[in-house]
Amino acid sequence: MEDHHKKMQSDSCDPDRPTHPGTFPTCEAGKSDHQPAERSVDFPVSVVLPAGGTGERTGLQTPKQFCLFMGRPLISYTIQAFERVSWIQSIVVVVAREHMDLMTDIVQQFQHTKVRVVPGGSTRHRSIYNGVLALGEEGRPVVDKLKVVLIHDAVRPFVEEDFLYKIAMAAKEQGAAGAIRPLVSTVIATTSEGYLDHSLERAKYRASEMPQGFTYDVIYQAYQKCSESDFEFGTECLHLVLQYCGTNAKLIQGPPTLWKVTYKRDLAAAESIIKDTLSRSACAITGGSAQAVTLAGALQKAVGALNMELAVIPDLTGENGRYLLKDWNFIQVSVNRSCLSEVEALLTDLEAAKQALLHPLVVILVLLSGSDELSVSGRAVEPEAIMDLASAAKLRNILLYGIQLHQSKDTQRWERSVSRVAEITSALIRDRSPALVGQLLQA
Ligand SMILES: Nc1ccn([C@@H]2O[C@H](COP(=O)(O)OP(=O)(O)OP(=O)(O)O)[C@@H](O)[C@H]2O)c(=O)n1
Ligand SMILES: O=P(O)(O)OC[C@@H](O)[C@@H](O)[C@@H](O)CO
Repeated sequence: MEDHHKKMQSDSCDPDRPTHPGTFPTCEAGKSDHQPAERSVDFPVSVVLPAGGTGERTGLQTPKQFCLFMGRPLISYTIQAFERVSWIQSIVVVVAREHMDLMTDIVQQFQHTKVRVVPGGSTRHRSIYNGVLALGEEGRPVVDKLKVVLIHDAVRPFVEEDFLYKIAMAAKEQGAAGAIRPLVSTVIATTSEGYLDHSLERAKYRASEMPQGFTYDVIYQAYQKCSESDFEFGTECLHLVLQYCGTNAKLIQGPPTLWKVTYKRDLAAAESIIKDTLSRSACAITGGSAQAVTLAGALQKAVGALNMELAVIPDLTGENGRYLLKDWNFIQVSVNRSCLSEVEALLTDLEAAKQALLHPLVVILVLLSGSDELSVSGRAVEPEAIMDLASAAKLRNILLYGIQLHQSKDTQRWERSVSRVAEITSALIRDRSPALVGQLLQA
């Protein structure tokens, strides 16, 4: 794990390298496999994402919200998780003054919508309050009784629409709502000498997580009335609205994915989840040829055993065009053809769909050549041609790999080849190794 961290730290959180976003891809962290039913919310919902901290507990120079995962800052995943929710109108991201330019660049580079960037404060409560005030400046009356404000730590990227909806609806009903999770460790009180004073009955307590939701007037009034000590030392918005507005928050148990990136180990956990989200499914394009369909069917079964879903389609026309907007990994199955025109057409489609702007796409050309012949259709497959195409694709954030296998009448040999193609495909999609881009691997 440590090595991984060192690598990630040098790659993504290098203390000496500002994390100004380059032409990095993005992806929807916490993207759920199932698409929740479209929800209708008949009141305005806005979001405040406090991101003004320094992330000291990670031990890194770069604040954790700006650490890169698959080429994209953590905060961009969180923003994406909110902006894809249709009933959320606006998102205020609160960052330290010195990070305002960086944050603005991130919003532009990753084409975020609904987002406004405002300066934070010296503590989390001061940052959140700045965000709440910014919402009040959105041309609506400052105390907008109908508006619900969701407050969510920017370093909790894995939040799903279903749960946001529950919190928003409860906040509208009760004035305040918050996410809770069971405690993992027992809470104890210590004496001033560092000994056990007493322990709390764990079953009676819960961990307060995010998101939290409030009607605008409740959270606004609570911050208007709270003390300097609250601003300086407080960590709980639910406490403020109870103490200063008499509003008792509705508590809703959330999924385990609500955890907050706090320590260095959390960065590795977040990266692993993001990589897993990107690698769960692929789409095999057969061109309709019987041999390609047979191979794709065998591949579908083999990768299924490796926990990957494989859709098999003849092409990307008509209804199948939706795969261009839904998937991140593509397998082009070509039979006995050395030309790369099918791959070039796929790359053009992917570029037009602009998916590669959002995150790195993987395209694997699976070349099925005739039995026992080294070349296809009389000509050797030119590895250089694949490498050239892959170099051009890389500039568009598409990672192109090649796998060649030979038709065999020997069933066992054929099954071994298909199994190897499945393993190589799964590894290429999971690892996205830059070193193998453009290579024609033999299965
Ligand atoms: N002055 C601050 C401090 C924290 N936060 C934000 O509040 C969230 C939760 O806080 P925490 O996990 O404590 O972040 P840091 O304060 O950055 O972490 P540390 O305490 O390790 O420095 C984070 O998104 C953080 O950026 C903020 O907006 N303004
Ligand atoms: O205390 P930290 O600044 O690390 O994190 C903030 C958390 O306290 C907060 O997100 C939840 O407990 C809900 O209030």
